Amino acid sequence: MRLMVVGGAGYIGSHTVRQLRAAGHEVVVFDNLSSGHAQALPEGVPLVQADLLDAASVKAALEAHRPDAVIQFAALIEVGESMRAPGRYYRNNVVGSLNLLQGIVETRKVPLVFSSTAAVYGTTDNVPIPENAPLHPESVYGETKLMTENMIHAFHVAHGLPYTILRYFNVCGAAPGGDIGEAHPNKTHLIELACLTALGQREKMMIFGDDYPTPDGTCIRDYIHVQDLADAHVLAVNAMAGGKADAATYNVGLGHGFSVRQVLDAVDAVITEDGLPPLTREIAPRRPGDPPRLVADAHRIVDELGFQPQFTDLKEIVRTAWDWHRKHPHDFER
Ligand SMILES: NC(=O)c1ccc[n+]([C@@H]2O[C@H](COP(=O)([O-])OP(=O)(O)OC[C@H]3O[C@@H](n4cnc5c(N)ncnc54)[C@H](O)[C@@H]3O)[C@@H](O)[C@H]2O)c1
Ligand SMILES: O=c1ccn([C@@H]2O[C@H](COP(=O)(O)OP(=O)(O)O[C@H]3O[C@H](CO)[C@H](O)[C@H](O)[C@H]3O)[C@@H](O)[C@H]2O)c(=O)[nH]1
Repeated sequence: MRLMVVGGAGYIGSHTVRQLRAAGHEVVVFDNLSSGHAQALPEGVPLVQADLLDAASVKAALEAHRPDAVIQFAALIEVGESMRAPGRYYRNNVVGSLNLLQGIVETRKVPLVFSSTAAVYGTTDNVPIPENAPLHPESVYGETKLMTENMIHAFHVAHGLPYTILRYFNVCGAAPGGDIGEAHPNKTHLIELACLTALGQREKMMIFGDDYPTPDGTCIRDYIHVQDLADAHVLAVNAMAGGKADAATYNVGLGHGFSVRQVLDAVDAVITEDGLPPLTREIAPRRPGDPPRLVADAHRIVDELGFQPQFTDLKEIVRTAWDWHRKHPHDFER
């Protein structure tokens, strides 16, 4: 198949482009490079450098490249920033996706895979979280994702647009070999920050709260390796190509969680093997908006698409992230 990967120069997009090509698909990337990197793309992958907010460019790219399916990763992704700059988030994430949907139904009406997030669930006691749990996003970021999910569903009902929505839990790790990896302009994610701290770019790791109602008092998250997540997109595309799924929503996680302390222990285990000292840790106040536990009920994607995550060992997951950051301490700059 020929796939248009929107936001394909970003962290998850670039790993997915690679897996799609390995599965024999042809790929064209549409990205404005606002947070993505052309260097993250394999040689020979065409890049349309354009903005989803420019509806004419979106339609022109669809007409020129005639994809058989579209994967939509492009978004602004920071929860905290979304609360300070809601207009930017609603415009980029909702209007951008609307332009894409409109372009698709006006041109080729091909299947769409959309990147959603566990943030659509908000705080819930219903853990592990099934896909039919109530949706109560607590941030503008989560709200933009839920609004886009609802738009996609409306386009399915009105125009027959086939879709698969993937709700990712905590995405982490890097391609084994360490040539591409997480390279967001602002660093907020736990494993990435821990690796940068090990490299001396931060003084210490802050643990945001140790008084949560969890076994060790720190928050529990479901960490899914970016390469497994990329494979989930390949499965989704193949299922839609085979007419198997035309309106499906899946959680993508391992189905079990690790605490902040367990993650930092795994980072310590990896970096001390490389002769570095363990990270200095400091207990800090809770970060506003952090639920104690977010763990996916991941049965649906396993049962329906045959999803089989390969990276289930936390230390192995951290090792891939560490290899990337060690080799690229300033992302793609050096
Ligand atoms: N990283 C995570 O932990 C996580 C978790 C849940 C969901 N997600 C979702 O996955 C998707 C990808 O996340 P990521 O971590 O790879 O982020 P990223 O910032 O690395 O990638 C996003 C890509 O989209 C591009 N982009 C953004 N706005 C655009 C626009 N208006 N027009 C064209 N291109 C645009 C950026 O340049 C970038 O290459 C996002 O939709 C995000 O909300 C990410
Ligand atoms: O320096 C840090 C960074 C994080 N944490 C803790 O580590 C856990 C994971 O935090 P991340 O920032 O790595 O990830 P989040 O769970 O906040 O974010 C994830 O879920 C969000 C929605 O809930 C978004 O989808 C986001 O993109 C995705 O990575 C949280 O308990 C956080 O408080 C720390 O203790 N110290």
